[in-house]
Amino acid sequence: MPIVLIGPMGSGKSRVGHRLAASAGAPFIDTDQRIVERYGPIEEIFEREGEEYFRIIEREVVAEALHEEAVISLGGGAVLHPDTRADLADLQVVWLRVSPEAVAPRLAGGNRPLIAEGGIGAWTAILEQREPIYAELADLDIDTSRRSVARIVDDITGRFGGAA
Ligand SMILES: Nc1ncnc2c1ncn2[C@@H]1O[C@H](COP(=O)(O)OP(=O)(O)OP(=O)(O)O)[C@@H](O)[C@H]1O
Ligand SMILES: O=C(O)C1=C[C@@H](O)[C@@H](O)[C@H](O)C1
Ligand SMILES: [Mg+2]
Repeated sequence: MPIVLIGPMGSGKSRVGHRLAASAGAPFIDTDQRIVERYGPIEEIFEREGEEYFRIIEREVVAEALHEEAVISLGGGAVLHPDTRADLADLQVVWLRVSPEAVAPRLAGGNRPLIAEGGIGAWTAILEQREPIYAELADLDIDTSRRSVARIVDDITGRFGGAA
């Protein structure tokens, strides 16, 4: 069964997912990366077509990915789609948490359209809206603020046995 990583921007979904997949000998899918491969840079999609269109193509990519036996890192807002929430109910879902203080330096230099202007204030406001959704979906939650990627990978394999 797939292991799916959810959580806010900068929580480590891409980096942890990559390492977890390597250690489990499983394929790794980053849905943001798939969107970029198929449709171009995310900030350009937001700019050209808007967030609503982005959520439609994101759902298509996520629905396809969730059928694969893999470690899957979702975009931070993928859980906003009700069909994705329904799909996740049957899968192994890990919520990577992070404090605003710990995430601030991790966000430096990124191209994240939803926080391009509002910075850490916007990040915090978005998290407040989404936290109940992450909490409802998660089978395991890990605070990554002061935890190494290797330990986080161990936490996840300890809970799910490592195989995707
Ligand atoms: N546990 C950790 N400790 C310290 N730094 C970390 C940790 N996990 C990730 N990072 C760093 O934080 C930054 C963001 O990580 P990453 O891209 O994996 O986050 P993400 O959740 O995929 O974000 P996004 O939703 O924007 O794709 C990267 O520079 C990464 O190296
Ligand atoms: O939190 C979000 O809504 C987003 C997070 C990123 O992973 C990307 O999917 C995109 O920048 C939107
Ligand atoms: Mg990512």
